[in-house]
Order: sequence, then C-alpha cells, then structure tokens
Amino acid sequence: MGIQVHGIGKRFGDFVALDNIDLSVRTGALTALLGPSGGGKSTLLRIIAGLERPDTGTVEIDGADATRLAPRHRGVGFVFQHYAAFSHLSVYRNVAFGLEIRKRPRAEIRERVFELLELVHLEQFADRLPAQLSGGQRQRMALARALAVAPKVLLLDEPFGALDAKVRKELRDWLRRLHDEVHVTTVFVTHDQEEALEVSDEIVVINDGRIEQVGKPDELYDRPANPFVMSFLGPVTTLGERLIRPHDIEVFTAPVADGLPAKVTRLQRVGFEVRAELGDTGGWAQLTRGQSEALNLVEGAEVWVRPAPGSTNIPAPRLPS
Ligand SMILES: Nc1ncnc2c1ncn2[C@@H]1O[C@H](COP(=O)(O)OP(=O)(O)OP(=O)(O)O)[C@@H](O)[C@H]1O
Repeated sequence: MGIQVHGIGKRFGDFVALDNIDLSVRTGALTALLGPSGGGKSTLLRIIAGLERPDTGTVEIDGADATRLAPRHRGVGFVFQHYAAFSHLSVYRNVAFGLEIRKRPRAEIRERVFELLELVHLEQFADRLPAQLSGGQRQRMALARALAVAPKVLLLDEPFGALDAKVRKELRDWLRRLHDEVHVTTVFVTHDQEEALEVSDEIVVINDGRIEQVGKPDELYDRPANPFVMSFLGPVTTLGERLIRPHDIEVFTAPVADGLPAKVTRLQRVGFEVRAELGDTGGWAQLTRGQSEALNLVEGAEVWVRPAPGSTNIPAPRLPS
C-alpha cells in the first residue's frame, strides 16, 4: 500500500524533469525526497498530489490508481514552504476549513479542531489571526489544517524551508514526534541532508530527474551507491583512488601498515575540529583538536594516512581530463 509510483516521466519543453521514476513509499513511514535544487523533487511530489500531470506513468495511493484523480479526491494533505493561510480567518477557522466545506457537524468539527491544535501545541492560539503567529507556529497551523481531513498521505514541500535555522531544527524534531503519534504516510521534500538523515525513516535521493538511491538513513550513509550520494550526504575527500569522509582518515606521525606518506601542507582550526590538508595526496583529514595536539601536528609535518577500520570508502570518480 502506501504510495506506488511507476514509470513516471515529465518534461517541460525539451527539459526532462523526471526520467522514468519507479518508487514505493511504505505505509506509515516518514520518507524524505532529498536532492539538489532543480533535481525534480517538487515535481515528483506535485505529481503524487495531483497538482501536476505526468507525461507517462502511474500513481497509486493506498492501493487505488490515482493517476487521473483530481487532488481533492486523492486523500492527500499538503503543506508548502510559504503556506498561504486565510489571513482574515482565525487559527481555529483555518484548521476547521476543510471540515466545514465537507459539511461535518459543528460539534464534531470543534472536537477535531481542538484535538489537532493540541497536537501541534497551538490550542491557546485558536482565536488569533495567522499574522499574529510566528513563522514556525504558522507552519504548525498548516500541518494541523492538512491533517484535519484525515488524509491517507501527507505531502510536505520544504515545509520549514523559509524559517531560520533554529526554528527549523525545533520543527523537524517536532515533526518526527508528531509523526510517531499519528503515523500518517508522509513524504517531505528537502535539500538539507542533515534534515533528511535526522528525521526520516527512509530517504530517496533524487538528482537530474532520476533516483540515485533509496534506503534508510544509516544504509545511505554507510553504503552509498555512488559518489553523488556519498558527497551529497556530507563532506568527502580522496585518499589514493578512494572517496572517503575526512573524519575517516587516520593520521600517524610514523610509518604504519597500508599508510600512505603525505605532508601536512596546511592546518586549519575550525571550532572543535582541525583540518589537515595533505598536499601530495590532494585530500584532507578532519581531526579533533585533541587528536591534532596529541600528534603534535604542525604545518610541514611528514605523516602517514590510511582509512580508519570499518570506514566507508568507494572508488573515487575519475576527473574529466
Ligand atoms: N512549470 C514548469 N515549467 C518549466 N520548467 C519547470 C516547471 N516546473 C519545474 N520546472 C523545472 O524542472 C526542474 C525540476 O524542478 P523541481 O522544482 O521539481 O526541482 P526540485 O528538486 O524540487 O528543486 P528545488 O529544491 O529548487 O525546488 C527544474 O529545472 C525546474 O526549473
């Protein structure tokens, strides 16, 4: 069940936005569509929502073919980055809106709206206007409104994208807890790898209109399918012919088995970490301040470097010549 996407293709003129996408989203899971800007994440989400028509392929929601259904008949709730609230209606009425147009009994609406406002911690703001809320509170109201009509699927397009870093972080922790309470199948778009790694059950990496990899956050981190996925999830460098994370490079001041000789061409302290540029290898190692001090590292030092045991490293892509 959940969401099944088969053979979805979408062009805008000559530009291929989505190229034959197959994807299965698990019921009840929180799934992130992660990738760089312009990769096709929003287009895929909008096709699932019914806001955009695919050129080819099908969308199945909860076991039923939804490809030709209008958005309101798909049982989906959605929230966008810049949420458009009804500015003249109270928070209560904004959340109640979908239930009112469905002509639900007044007492039922009241009960449901207060249940939702409690869920998003806005019960004391029921009578305020949206303009009297902070950005984070408005996005929580948007989520309550999307959940009001008990959607089978919740679709979120960068819902916290417009907010500052601290509020974003609070909201994503909160989204995770909310999801653990309501368990509605949720797909959210983000270009922020930390957000995806922290919050989601499953991540779909999308780039250039194609899916690069699908997996749980740990699977993607530990076993990236290719250099793109590995470098999109965080900093990478090279060691010999391998692509590796800089904190997975071990540094020694005497020769070690399998160690590559290198010279520290630059030492840069950045907060709690020290970056050691390894001139002749072209890479760099990330150490803690304590590690760097214990090794007495200085610029110009001769060192030996090797991948830490158990670290993830994959063949480095060849640079175009
Ligand atoms: N209506 C449209 N007309 C023409 N091109 C479009 C249209 N919608 C999207 N595109 C193009 O399709 C590509 C994919 O866009 P999409 O918004 O899906 O990417 P995205 O991965 O969500 O990126 P972002 O994070 O920047 O929103 C982009 O190059 C975009 O310019």
